[in-house]
Amino acid sequence: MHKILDELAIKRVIARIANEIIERNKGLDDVVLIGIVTRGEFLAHRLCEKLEEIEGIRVPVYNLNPEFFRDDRRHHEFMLMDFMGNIDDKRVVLVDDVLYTGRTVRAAMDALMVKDRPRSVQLVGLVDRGHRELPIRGDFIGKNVPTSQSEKIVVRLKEHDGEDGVYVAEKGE
Ligand SMILES: O=P(O)(O)OC[C@H]1O[C@H](OP(=O)(O)OP(=O)(O)O)[C@H](O)[C@@H]1O
Ligand SMILES: O=c1cc[nH]c(=O)[nH]1
Repeated sequence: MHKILDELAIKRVIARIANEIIERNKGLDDVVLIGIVTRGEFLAHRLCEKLEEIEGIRVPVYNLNPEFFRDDRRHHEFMLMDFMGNIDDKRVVLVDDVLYTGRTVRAAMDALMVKDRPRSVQLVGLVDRGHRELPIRGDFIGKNVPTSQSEKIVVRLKEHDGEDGVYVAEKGE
């Protein structure tokens, strides 16, 4: 397993992406962050803190578990949409740690559309490892990491794993 992003690198990525979100949306009007569980949730909260530090505005952050909407995991008969607010006409920024086949993001978008009608949906990925099976691309990417199918990306975040680090490992590791 080798490290490709350390704590400082992750911090810089969050700062850069926060700035990119502000630039793309010309501020933070109607911006809502939605973190895909598990680690996307923590990244969304970190982005929220950074956005507030830069703009002095605290945007809403919600969590989404799109398991139920995954076409390949229909046996998971549950859905956890921890939505406190309405996202009708909002600029939704979806946040995930790893972008891979795109199936999780597709499921997340389905979940959003079932609930409300956002004005736009933008996508943040801490790592894009390629191998997309659907026409989905990230708008804000921390690091593009070409991988082979025999590898996996391991993301560790302090809030969940006790340390900050992103690693490339062999699937069996
Ligand atoms: O593009 P995809 O092929 O859908 O893969 C990417 C997703 O896979 C991982 O989640 P996982 O299902 O392992 O859940 P976890 O984040 O709770 O560990 C990762 O956190 C992304 O959400
Ligand atoms: O390599 C991968 C693929 C999906 N999700 C991960 O966390 N790592």
